[in-house]
Amino acid sequence: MMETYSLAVAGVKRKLPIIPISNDLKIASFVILGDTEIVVAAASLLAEQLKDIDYLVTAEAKGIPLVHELSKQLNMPEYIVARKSVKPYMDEPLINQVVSITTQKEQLLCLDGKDAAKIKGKRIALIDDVISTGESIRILEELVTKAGGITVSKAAILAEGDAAERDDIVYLEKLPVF
Ligand SMILES: O=P(O)(O)OC[C@H]1O[C@H](OP(=O)(O)OP(=O)(O)O)[C@H](O)[C@@H]1O
Ligand SMILES: Nc1ncnc2[nH]cnc12
Repeated sequence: MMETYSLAVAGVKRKLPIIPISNDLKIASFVILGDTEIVVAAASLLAEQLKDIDYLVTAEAKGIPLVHELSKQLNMPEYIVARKSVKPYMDEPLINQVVSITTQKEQLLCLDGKDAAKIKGKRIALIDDVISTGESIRILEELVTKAGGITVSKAAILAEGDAAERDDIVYLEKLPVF
């Protein structure tokens, strides 16, 4: 039978499958895509901790439902998504490389120049579903800084492994690695 980890977050319980990501490391797979209940519940707790923010910024893909729900709950009319590839409809994108804990190959994070212009001089909250090695949020912050935005908060539903020791992030629950 598949090994699972019992997660309780924002009053919601899930059994996360434990999956190997390398020879000596397993993670409890936390996929919020399609999970409206957990996204809405987590967003309402995180929203309380996000004050005086001009723009919410996330990275494709699993951060998107969370940032969408947060923007609704915070009455913010828009949010910004850094994509994992350059799209033909982007103007002068800012591009960085990123290696997250689940990355099997090199990934990019790309911020459309139109979005970069919006966040210049603005107070930014970086949002993700999980912070693990911290690389995704670090690269996202670099993009925001290149665009002239000021990162004032970094928030996630879960802090995985060593990320739970960080004091520069807001999160709701810890997630162990195995
Ligand atoms: O702190 P890190 O080690 O960088 O890990 C956290 C990142 O990893 C996951 O994304 P993933 O790379 O799996 O991409 P996805 O959202 O496109 O599935 C997650 O959504 C975070 O963005
Ligand atoms: N536990 C996890 N599940 C899914 N994606 C992740 N990215 C980083 N940690 C993760």
